[in-house]
Formats: sequence, structure tokens, C-alpha cells
Amino acid sequence: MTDFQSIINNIHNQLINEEVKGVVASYIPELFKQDINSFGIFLQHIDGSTYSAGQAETPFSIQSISKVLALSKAIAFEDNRIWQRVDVEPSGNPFNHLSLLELENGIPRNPLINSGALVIADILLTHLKNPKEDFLNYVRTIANDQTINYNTKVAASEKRTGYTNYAAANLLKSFKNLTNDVDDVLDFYFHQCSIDMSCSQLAKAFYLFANSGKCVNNIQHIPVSQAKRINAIMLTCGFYDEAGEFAFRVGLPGKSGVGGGIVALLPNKFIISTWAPGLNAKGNSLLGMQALELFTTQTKLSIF
Ligand SMILES: NC(=O)CC[C@H](N)C(=O)O
Repeated sequence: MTDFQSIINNIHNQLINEEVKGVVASYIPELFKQDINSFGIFLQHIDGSTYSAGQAETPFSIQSISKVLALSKAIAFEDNRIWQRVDVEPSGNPFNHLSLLELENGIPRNPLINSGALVIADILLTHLKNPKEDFLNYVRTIANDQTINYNTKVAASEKRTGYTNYAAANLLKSFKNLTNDVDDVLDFYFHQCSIDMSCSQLAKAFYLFANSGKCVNNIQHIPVSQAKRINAIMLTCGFYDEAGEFAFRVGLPGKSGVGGGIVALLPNKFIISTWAPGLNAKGNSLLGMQALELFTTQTKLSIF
């Protein structure tokens, strides 16, 4: 049997001493307060066993990782109708890229880049009675943890400086691909990104994607075929213009956030999450990617 605990300990101990740790995101000023030396790893096995190293229980800003959770809720409401408003192709461009959106008439390339996530936020605003409250409750339910919350300081910080997201939302609106008010969509989106979760909470929330749509409490939230699709989108689009590199080096579907988190999973086997706030040039956690590459190489567990 694979000794997950020793493998994770060794990876943690090896990487914690790396001198090159990347750069903490500063375009959302509140995120820049993070300590570059933070580092956590958590593994949730499908059989219920868990393994961790470092700061696996410390909450951090999940940022774009929230896009997968929002997507799953939008799919639960609209099923395949959402694909009329957002495509499923990798963008090959940074997460906040705008020109493709204009060229392609306001249909975002995929739901994991910012413009696509704004369309998903719009869908959720249409369906949820109390959007922010209801979405938070959904996240708490799938993670089986009532302590998860928004970080209103982070949301306010992004509201003050999120110029590119304002541009994307206005462009979408001009192409009639937002039905709600631009400011309401952005307010919801900034809040979903601001949710604080630890590696352990994230791994639990993503359990449903590794478990054919059923969460840790065995409730079916999305159909099996949609869990398959969300994993496919994570593999091809979860790391923006580094999705190819992540598939090449790690070989798992996953999603990153500019808070330095990454969640990746092997369907029917495990969910693994890392947190290291230093980012590489593409906005993905530098040590997180290294940790996951070491993990799949040493355990020989990947989708390939
Ligand atoms: N890659 C990310 O995590 C980006 C999320 C961030 N809230 C933004 O919209 O810019």
C-alpha cells in the first residue's frame, strides 16, 4: 500500500526549504498580506482516510478555485443549457484576458477564466433567492463545514481594484450575455472568490468531483456525467495558459487560485490540495505545482 503520509511529509520537508518560492499576488492588495512561507498539503482519500503536512488547516483566500464550485451549482440548476452561454475550450490565455471575448462575440472560452466565471455568477444570481447566503450554504454543505465564510476585506479589496473584471463584465453585458445588473454580478463574483478555506476544507468540498457527483455526506449534487465534464474542464482549463504544463507535469484535473491554493483529484481515488502563496508568472502556485508533480511521480497515481 502506498504510504501517503510519508510521501506527503517528505515533499513538504523538501519544498519548505526551496529558496525560489514565487511572488505573492499584489493586484488584490489584501492578498499581498499573505506570508510567503505558508505551506500546507492535505490528501483526502475516497475511502475516508486523510493525510496532511504543514498548514493544512489554515484558511486562505480560495479565489478562482471557487469557480469550480460555482460551476457545479450552475449545472445543478441549468444542466446543459449553460453551454449556450459559455464554451468548453482551453483559452491558451491568462485568466483575465479580454480580446478573445470580443472576437468571439461575448461567449467566454470556458467557465474557469474570469469572463466565463462571470457568466456562471450571472446564472447563479438568476436562480438563487439570496445569492450570497445560498451559495455560501452550498459550499458549507458540500464541505460538511459550517465555519466556512466570506472574507469581506478581500472582497472589498478586489472591488476597489478589479478593473479588468469590470471591463469583462461590461463587455459581456454589451453582448447580452449577462442578464443581471453588472454591479450585482461583480459583487457576487468578488464574494465567491473571497471565500476563505483551508486545504482540508477544500479537499472535502471537491470530494463530489472525485465521487461521481456525491459529496462527503453521500448526497448527489450533480449527475455522474456532469462530474465527468467538470473534471474534463479542470484538466483542460483549470490552469489557464498553463493547463498543458499542469497536465504534462502532474497529470490530474485541478484548479488553482491566486491566493496560492491548488486542488487536484484522481476520480474514485483521492483529492489533494496544496497552499503556498508564492505564484509563478502564470499566476499558479509555484511550490504547489512542484508538490503535486512530486506526488504523482512518487505515487505513480495520475489519470495517465
Ligand atoms: N486566478 C484567480 O484566482 C483570479 C481570481 C480573482 N478574483 C480575479 O478575478 O482576478
